[in-house]
Amino acid sequence: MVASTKVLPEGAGWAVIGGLGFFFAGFMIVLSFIQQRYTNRSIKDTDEFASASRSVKPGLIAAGICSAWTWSSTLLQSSAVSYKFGITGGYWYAAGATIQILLCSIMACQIKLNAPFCSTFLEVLRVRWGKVLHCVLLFFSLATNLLVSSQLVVGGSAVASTLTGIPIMAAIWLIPLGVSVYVLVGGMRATLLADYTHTVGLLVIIFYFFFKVWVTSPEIGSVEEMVKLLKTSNGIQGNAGGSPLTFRSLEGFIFGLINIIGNLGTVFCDQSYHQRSIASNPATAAKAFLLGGSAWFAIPFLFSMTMGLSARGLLFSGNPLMPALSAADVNAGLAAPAAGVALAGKGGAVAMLIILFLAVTSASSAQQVAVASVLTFDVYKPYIRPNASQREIFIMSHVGVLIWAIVMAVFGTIFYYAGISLGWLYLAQGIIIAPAVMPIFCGLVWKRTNKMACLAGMIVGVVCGIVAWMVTAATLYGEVTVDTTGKDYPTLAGNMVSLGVSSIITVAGSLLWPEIEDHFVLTRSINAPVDVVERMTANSGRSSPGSPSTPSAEKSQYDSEKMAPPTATVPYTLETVDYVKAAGLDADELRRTLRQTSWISVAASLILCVIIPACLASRRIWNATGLAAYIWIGFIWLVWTTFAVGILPIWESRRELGAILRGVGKDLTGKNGKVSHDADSAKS
Ligand SMILES: NC(N)=O
Repeated sequence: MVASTKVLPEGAGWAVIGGLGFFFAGFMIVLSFIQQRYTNRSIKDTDEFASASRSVKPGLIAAGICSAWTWSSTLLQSSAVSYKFGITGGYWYAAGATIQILLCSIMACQIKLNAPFCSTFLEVLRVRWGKVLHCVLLFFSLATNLLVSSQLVVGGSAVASTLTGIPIMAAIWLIPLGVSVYVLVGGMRATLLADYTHTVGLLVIIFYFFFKVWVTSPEIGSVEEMVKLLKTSNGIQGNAGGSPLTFRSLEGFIFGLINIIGNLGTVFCDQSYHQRSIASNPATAAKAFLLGGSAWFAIPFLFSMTMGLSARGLLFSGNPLMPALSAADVNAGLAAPAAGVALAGKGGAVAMLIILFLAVTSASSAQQVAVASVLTFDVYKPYIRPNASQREIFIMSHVGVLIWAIVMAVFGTIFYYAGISLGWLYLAQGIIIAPAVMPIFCGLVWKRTNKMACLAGMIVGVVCGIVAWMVTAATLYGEVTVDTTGKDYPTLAGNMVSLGVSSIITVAGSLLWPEIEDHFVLTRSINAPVDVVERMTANSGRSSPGSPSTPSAEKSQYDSEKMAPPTATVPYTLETVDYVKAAGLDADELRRTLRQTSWISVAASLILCVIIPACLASRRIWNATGLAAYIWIGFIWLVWTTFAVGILPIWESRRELGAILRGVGKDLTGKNGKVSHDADSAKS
């Protein structure tokens, strides 16, 4: 990008990337001290470090989902597609990446029902299907984390370096290592609290840019002026009339399809989101995902409409304040920062730098905690030290954070030198990871899923997807290069084939050769506390329908099923459903929630991805009134986001906050405000 975008001194880059990193590390230390002293959750406990003791309320989980799901791409790539395709780009980005979070609520219910004590989703599938499938799924899961983490580092460092001139290598290494410091200090709960503060900061900056662009800026300042500027930029290939003010956009629609497929992979295969369902209070896990998904939509939607359209309008109308943008700059995600600088000078650059830093660090922390859990519970414990002590597990979960921080920096460096941009990674990710989507979803929610169909689906899917990607690039453009493989049709072909082939094999194979045993009976005991396992084992011979320890509805369902003989160490009996009760859950209630959640998430997905786009395309080219309605609905949605992930978490934690304040008050007045962890655990 032209030098005119480097409006901040290099010191500002070091201050934000180094300084804010240390600030958040200090903030974590304070939070962890408060948690240890004034609450009954000890940060020295592994379950607390990895899963926040499975007790977090829906507002805070929703804030955590929003911040884990807000990557550098969420701000940069969404603005780039609004810049390229007009009003349709940001909508497809937002809608095409919201539905996965809504659908995740189904898996959240099922995980609580079928493996209430698990630490990772992969653990459930290992117990269900054994080592071979587990290792293949582990590959897809870590590949997802690698692709997402690399995007965070590549996008964040490109913007920091462009705006401040900080050496890009310094940004690539400092971002993940700085985050690892605060994750190591705080663990999952403190990470969720930092996520909350990051999300609030992010929302404040989106509101700032919204009012700047649509209300106060002398360069734009109103919807009418934006429409006037955008009319100078007609000529988009595949759009009705070449206009950016239309929903009839072929390339926008192609991007929408690629976006839906890629993001199915990045949610379903990434432990970060399953980790939030595991960390959540069992009764409200599904609600947290519905809340988080609905809240997240407005973030890329409104930000990209504001920054992407501004960049296009200002550039094509020849505004002298707007830095020039090459196609490579747009692919690197630099349309939004350029618009920020044009509209608000140094203030805009600082706001862009901070919003990017908040997005990148909170999503990176989610990646590091998630991978640390996978390395601990899916590599170290099953394959390296099966008899590891609690202390060894605790140490490994911390070492895992550091390992992933280094991997992030190494791959950030590799992608930088290979010339691979944020846009390329975003479009290509689904080709590699989408084959695992259907096997993971079915494996977690459908007891008839056939293991061999999943294995075949994943392997055949990824091979066919890569072949389709390469062959399309070679056929259409005559060569296979980074440039041709990043174009629309090759990435579309690869994504569709990867997901389609694997889904067909998984579903058809499972319908033709359905699993007979209900393996969820085995997964319910994963990581169950020793006393619960002993009680269940002692009860294993007792299977009378009137047993007081088993809910009647559970019994009738299990009575009606033909059960195979035991196949694993946990007895295959009616009483295994008691694990669900032992985790403090009511299985009947959870099934009711599951039914409601499934309906809501499927209906919302259809509305977002079919009905609304069809309605929006009914008018060929929009006028200022249509754009005004679109933008202000987005604004109202962002107000809802602020309520759901900004105000609700404070409201639902008011008692805990009160208790903390009372403890601090006691300490300040010379009494002892410390909570005894022993006493509390004994009580519970
Ligand atoms: N999380 C995404 N896809 O922005």
